[in-house]
Amino acid sequence: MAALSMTWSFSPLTSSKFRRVNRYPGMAFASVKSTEGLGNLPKVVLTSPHGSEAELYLFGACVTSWKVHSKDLLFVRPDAVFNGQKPISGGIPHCFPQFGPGPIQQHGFGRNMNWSLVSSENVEEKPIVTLELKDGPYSRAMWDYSFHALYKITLDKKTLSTELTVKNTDNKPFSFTTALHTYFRASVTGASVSGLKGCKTLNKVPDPTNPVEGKEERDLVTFPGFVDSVYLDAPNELQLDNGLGDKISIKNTNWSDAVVWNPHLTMEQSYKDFVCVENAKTGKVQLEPEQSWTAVQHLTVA
Ligand SMILES: O=P(O)(O)OC[C@H]1O[C@@H](O)[C@H](O)[C@@H](O)[C@@H]1O
Repeated sequence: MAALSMTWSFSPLTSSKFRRVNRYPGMAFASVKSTEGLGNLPKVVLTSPHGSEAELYLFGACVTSWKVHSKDLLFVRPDAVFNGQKPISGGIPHCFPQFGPGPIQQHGFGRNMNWSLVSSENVEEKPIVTLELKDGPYSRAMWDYSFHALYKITLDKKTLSTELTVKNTDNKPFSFTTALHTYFRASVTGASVSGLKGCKTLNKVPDPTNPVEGKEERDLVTFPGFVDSVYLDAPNELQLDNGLGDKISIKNTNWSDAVVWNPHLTMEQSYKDFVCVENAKTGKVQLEPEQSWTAVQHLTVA
């Protein structure tokens, strides 16, 4: 394993920094490159020797692009802003330390802060980056706890994996809820999610402040109109048919719940082009001092 630890810098990290034998003659090495994205925000580009590519912004630790065979499987809304002031609406935003509305800002501050790049590695031709977030005056003003979050992103040929670890670095316990609010590129009329049948649901339609309890009876969850539903104790693998010819497996470890969302006509400009299927932890994770919690997501396109 070639490992490279570094602090943030705009100088590109090129393949030459990885001292590995290239098992794919004629193809590029895995690389991790620091660059500038939209709004001059720091962006990191991961390239696999197999041709897949991912991009992420340090602002919000938001993965905004995941391309396999040059096809982007994630979606960034056309109304997304890249100004470091508002969350990036698209890709894989974090909801942390609160999923949805509540005592602090909607979906928490994790998507609204600058994360730091702590390391970059090349493991068996897989580019990997790890980002971190710690409490600061901005987070403390709304959630007065010391924490350390690490977010590891690994790109493989057809898989994008993320591992989130949250550690309580305070001297008192805290609890949080969280989610990866993944926007998948889709044709909403053809998209469906399987694997949710039998789950207990909390349907936020029609009243998001008063979700209705139910049970999913369908083999395929589709998007005929406004959809906003939490699936409790969801299985650890779901399948998304994006309606564009791709089947995506959404596997997880320790993300206990799932959320399915499409805003329909409330986002007239873009709702036809994406669906959100989110791995979530909607029940509170309670951490004592020094304790940590980890959850993993693997997105794999067939
Ligand atoms: O517009 P935001 O803050 O990114 O949230 C979008 C949606 O996120 C989903 O996860 C919620 O279930 C919805 O209720 C919410 O509307």
